[in-house]
Amino acid sequence: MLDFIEFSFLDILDIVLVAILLYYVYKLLKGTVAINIVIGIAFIFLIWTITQALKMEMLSGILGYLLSGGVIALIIVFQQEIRKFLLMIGTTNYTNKKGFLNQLKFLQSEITIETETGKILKACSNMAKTKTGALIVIERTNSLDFLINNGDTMNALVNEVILESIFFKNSPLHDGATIIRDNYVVATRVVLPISDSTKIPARFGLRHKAAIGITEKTDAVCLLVSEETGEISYIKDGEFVLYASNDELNEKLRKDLA
Ligand SMILES: Nc1ncnc2c1ncn2[C@@H]1O[C@H](COP(=O)(O)OP(=O)(O)OP(=O)(O)O)[C@@H](O)[C@H]1O
Repeated sequence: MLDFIEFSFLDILDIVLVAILLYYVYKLLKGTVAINIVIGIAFIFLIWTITQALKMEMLSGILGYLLSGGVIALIIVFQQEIRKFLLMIGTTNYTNKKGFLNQLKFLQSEITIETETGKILKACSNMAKTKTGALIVIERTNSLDFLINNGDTMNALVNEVILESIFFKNSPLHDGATIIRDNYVVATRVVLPISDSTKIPARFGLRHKAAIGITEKTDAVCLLVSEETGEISYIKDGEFVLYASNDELNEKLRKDLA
């Protein structure tokens, strides 16, 4: 009778994989209208289960048809989210930084280059003083190659002068986002995907929505200098990270890139 209590290793693996899948689905849908659709479907599923248990033939039949035909409807409704999901999985660079192989440091002959966060933040605070708008995306484990190709590629070691020159108002490179990989500026004038989250306050424009968009879809982090207020924002996982001082921001950034 208590057969179901017997747990095998595969059951645990199954649960862990479902949890990971649910986490990614949640991460993808968090803050978007699509989450309401998921809640709606979960609600119908719950009612269907109850009607089945109570043997309410007609209602459970109708809901059953609705749910079975719903897979195709789901693909249509979630077309964009499914694309993002596959993109997120497909662009994960499993051997990069935090990857398994990199945990085994002694197997590596290559020295990992550390991003000089201090220089990036110094450039940001200089730009903040002059209210120069800037959007800097720092790659982590998800490859940003799919974005780099839509901008101008570059290969310049990170330093204050390079970043400030890129975002200088009259510079031909100042528009769009700049991407940093390891300690190099690898692309400028990149157009980022805009977030469709309904939670972003109306006072934020396209620069902020682009920063939220790319950090929702990948694990990259963004530093943004507002042209309007001169405020520096640090954005991660589609959300603003709060910090009390530049030193604290530097600490957080270093930790996230470690
Ligand atoms: N999709 C995008 N990808 C990258 N950069 C973008 C994108 N959309 C807008 N930008 C950048 O943001 C600038 C416009 O920012 P906008 O004023 O709309 O944003 P904002 O969030 O209000 O920021 P700010 O506080 O700096 O004004 C553009 O000049 C462009 O450089």
